[in-house]
Amino acid sequence: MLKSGNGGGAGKPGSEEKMDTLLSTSQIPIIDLAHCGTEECPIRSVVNRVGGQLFRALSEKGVALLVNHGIPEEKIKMAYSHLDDFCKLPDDTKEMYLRKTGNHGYIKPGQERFDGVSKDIRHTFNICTLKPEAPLPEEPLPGFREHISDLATDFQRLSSLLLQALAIGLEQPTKYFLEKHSHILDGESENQSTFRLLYYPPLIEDDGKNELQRGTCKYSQQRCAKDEIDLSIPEDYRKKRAEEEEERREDDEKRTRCGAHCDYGTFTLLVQDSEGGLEVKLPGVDKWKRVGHLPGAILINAGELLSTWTNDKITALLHRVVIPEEEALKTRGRHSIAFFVHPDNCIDIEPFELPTSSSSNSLDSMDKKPKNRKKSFKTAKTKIYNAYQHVQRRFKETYAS
Ligand SMILES: O=C(O)CCC(=O)C(=O)O
Ligand SMILES: [Fe+2]
Repeated sequence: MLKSGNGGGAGKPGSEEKMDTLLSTSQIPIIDLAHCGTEECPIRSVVNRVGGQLFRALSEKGVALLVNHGIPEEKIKMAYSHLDDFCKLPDDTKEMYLRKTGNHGYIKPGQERFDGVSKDIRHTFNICTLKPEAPLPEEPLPGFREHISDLATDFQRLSSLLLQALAIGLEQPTKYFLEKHSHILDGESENQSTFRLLYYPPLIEDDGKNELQRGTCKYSQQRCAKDEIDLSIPEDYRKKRAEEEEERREDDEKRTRCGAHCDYGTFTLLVQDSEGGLEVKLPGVDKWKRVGHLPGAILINAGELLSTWTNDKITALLHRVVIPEEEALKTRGRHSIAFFVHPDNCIDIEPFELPTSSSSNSLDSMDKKPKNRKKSFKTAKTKIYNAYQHVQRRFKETYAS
């Protein structure tokens, strides 16, 4: 595996080991899926319970951690290791799999700007279809297609359960969302859902001579200027070096592992290794908070389309991945996998009427809803987009070059 803490649970401590996180302060809901996540016919009583918990979690926090979901940790680690193998391929081989007109394919570090400003420093492999003709690096990496497709199918099944649970939580017919997401991973002409493998390379490489050098991301500058400035050298030379150093520092500030953004679709499922760095802004809170790492858990966060559908009762979660502050942690890479669940392209995203009583969920917050909801729908959103139009608008903003 490429350099990282451990890709899972044990091993070197991550950057959050000694920090207060949402997890360590019990501020993130944890939902137990009773090992039903990948069942084709999950137990009805589990789906009902999860529905209430999920609605509550997403409306109050925009995020939850799913445990006992049924996707084995070994499969996830194996996917990290397939991505590592891909990243180690020569550049010209990797470039054969570059993302072209759609969203499927490889994206090199520095090509995305989620916050519209900073370049995201990561290798991304987007998989938008599991059809056999989808370009995947099977030839240089035998087993890649089979393993990644199997894992993506597990995530797809888990999403089906969650879509049913969410419909129940929102007092809609059980199949309400499922029917609107019937072409997940059938290709971008039908649906924009994407299974994304991510590797954030080390930011600094320890060259073994006690000198820290910038690593795999090909940044040019190397050393701390303070260590190098020799006072016997001419003033104008020192000035030039100081300016260069300042420039480098500014450049550093423009970099991020992943800039602040909300995901565009219905919801996202995210697994991450123990390196840390994921931060969120909870609804109504203006401060970034670290999430923390719960080994084996899958994070679910609400996306923009779910927010529109529910007239902002469920808020899309603002999140980002920050660069660790400790130098030693910068010498390690970070792995994650995100599954972006989107409705089928042709689905119009119009707010629907939410339950007005606390009948099925007994949620305190639901009692506080405004009575005249229909009226607020009319005023809140004027233009109705379908799922495809919404996502295309957002992609244009993200893939700035
Ligand atoms: O890598 C992560 O933990 C988050 C990635 C993410 O938010 C995204 O790709 O949309
Ligand atoms: Fe995201």
